[in-house]
Amino acid sequence: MNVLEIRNLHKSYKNKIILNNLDLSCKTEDVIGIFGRNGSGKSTLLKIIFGTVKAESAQIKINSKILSQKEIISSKSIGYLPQVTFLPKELKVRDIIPFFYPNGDDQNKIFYAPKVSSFEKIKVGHLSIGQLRYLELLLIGNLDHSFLLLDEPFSMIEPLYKEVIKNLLIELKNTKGLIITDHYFDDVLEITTNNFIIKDAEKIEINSKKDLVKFQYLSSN
Ligand SMILES: Nc1ncnc2c1ncn2[C@@H]1O[C@H](COP(=O)(O)OP(=O)(O)OP(=O)(O)O)[C@@H](O)[C@H]1O
Repeated sequence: MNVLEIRNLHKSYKNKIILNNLDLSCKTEDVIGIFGRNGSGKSTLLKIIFGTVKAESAQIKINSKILSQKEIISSKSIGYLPQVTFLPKELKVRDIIPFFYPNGDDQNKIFYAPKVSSFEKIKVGHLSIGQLRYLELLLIGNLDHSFLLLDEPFSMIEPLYKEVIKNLLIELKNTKGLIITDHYFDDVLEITTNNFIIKDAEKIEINSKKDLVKFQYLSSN
């Protein structure tokens, strides 16, 4: 089992505190949901953990070893699905897979994953939003990371692919710890083991949809 521990993560932009001395832990088989209104700091939190945004302070440990932000990236322990798409539009799906997986057996895992045969001959630019997000998640999620950070895996996705993505995340959870942020709260709550909301730069544990109302993320109607 692998354990990721974040302590005293503090981040502000100009004079505004975005994340105030926040602590967070994630271990293999955890699926942690992070909620919060637009601009509350969810993406910033994931980028700091991944190592691409600098915090004023943050102690990040993997399996009890403290890692600097540079070391996090070079350790290849953490995978990250960014909010914006990153695959080249002009390439066909089947030509992209070998870039991520040079080894034939690893490639087969992607080629034989559910639904991939239905779009492997298509150019990335012609995929539906659901197909594209699923492909991105397959490519990033099957790499050898201990933890996976997912920024909006469900946003704008058609119901069919939401289910395919959920099944993939449930499978990935067997070997990784996952941290997910998305406004599609019903989908997130279906698969998470622990949930938090970021409100006024603080992290608050929540246990149900009712708590999302209590902390003014959802209206009571
Ligand atoms: N590079 C930056 N420079 C200045 N302010 C920034 C920068 N990046 C983010 N912010 C601000 O930090 C706050 C948190 O942004 P972040 O993108 O983390 O929010 P979020 O919770 O992911 O929002 P959303 O739900 O809209 O994706 C916002 O007020 C945003 O404007």
